Amino acid sequence: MLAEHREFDAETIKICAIPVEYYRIGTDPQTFVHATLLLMQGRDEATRSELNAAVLEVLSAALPEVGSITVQDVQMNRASYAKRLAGP
Ligand SMILES: O=C(O)C/C(=C\C=C(/O)C(=O)O)C(=O)O
Repeated sequence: MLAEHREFDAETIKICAIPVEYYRIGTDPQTFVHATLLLMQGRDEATRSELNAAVLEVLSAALPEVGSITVQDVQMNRASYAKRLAGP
């Protein structure tokens, strides 16, 4: 979904899932997914809200049994962002 979104260059998207061994949440069922969308700074709040909502929609559709699904965006500083790709 993000790969097709106008806001992104698909080649720059990285996705990971990190399981949490021990946790407790305040609502039942006791299962959760929290997504953090690391975004290069510069997008306005409406765009960030749209992206978070789109991720929430996809996760909700894929994981209907999960008790809590949340999405936050975190803006990265473009000026200090460092990147290295392997290859020629
Ligand atoms: O530097 C870039 O704009 C591309 C990039 C990451 C981009 C995002 O995270 C973004 O669009 O929010 C990269 O890692 O090369």
